Amino acid sequence: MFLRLVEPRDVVFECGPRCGCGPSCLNRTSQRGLKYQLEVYRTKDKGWAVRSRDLIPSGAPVCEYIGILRKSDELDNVSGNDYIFDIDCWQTMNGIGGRERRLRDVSIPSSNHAKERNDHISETGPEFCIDAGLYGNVARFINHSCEPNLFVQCVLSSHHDVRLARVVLFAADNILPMQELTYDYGYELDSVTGPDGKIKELPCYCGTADCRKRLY
Ligand SMILES: C[S@@+](CC[C@H](N)C(=O)[O-])C[C@H]1O[C@@H](n2cnc3c(N)ncnc32)[C@H](O)[C@@H]1O
Repeated sequence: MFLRLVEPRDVVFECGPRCGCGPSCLNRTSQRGLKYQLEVYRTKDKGWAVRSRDLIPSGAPVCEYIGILRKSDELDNVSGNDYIFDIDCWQTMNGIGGRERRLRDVSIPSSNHAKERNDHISETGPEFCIDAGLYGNVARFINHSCEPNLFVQCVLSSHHDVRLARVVLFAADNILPMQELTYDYGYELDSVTGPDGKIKELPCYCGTADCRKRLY
């Protein structure tokens, strides 16, 4: 038994180690590990991809994006790592950088210090990222689609620092067995530059009717 998330929120608060409840508490939806048999397979033009052997019901948590937590500026000049997930919860919550603003039903307690810090994040971009280049789980093989069947949800369970939120992928729809799992990587076009400062482009092969034709 687990709760489902019918639509993306800016942040989801779950119970954590400091709550009095135990591991069976219903408000630990995304902490229960993998529920569905996920399979990594090879595609014609996108490299590896992920699908589920089971039906995944809409709103179910599918997997967490796991890797090494790093400061984003450590990786600024590193190229060729396709497995970096910027923890951009603050940007998403505030509709910054082309992101769609999400439903907000809670406010995150914040001190003046936190406000100053978060204003700074708005200007500089995500401060932390999850690097699944060397260590990760199945989430690192999930591809982008312009019409995805998963959505990215920031989850806080053991602290209230959105810079370090956990990143969990939820089903946006009922997903039939063997359908490729995808989420929107959320790049703003022309936002990615190479070490030479030139704008980098990556064609999108998601194949959906409304494909934007480029990931970035
Ligand atoms: C996080 S990895 C996803 C797994 C990857 N396909 C692999 O083989 O390891 C992200 C990389 O996959 C490729 N990719 C993901 N979605 C794509 C898409 N819609 N069109 C083209 N390439 C895609 C791009 O090379 C991207 O940098």
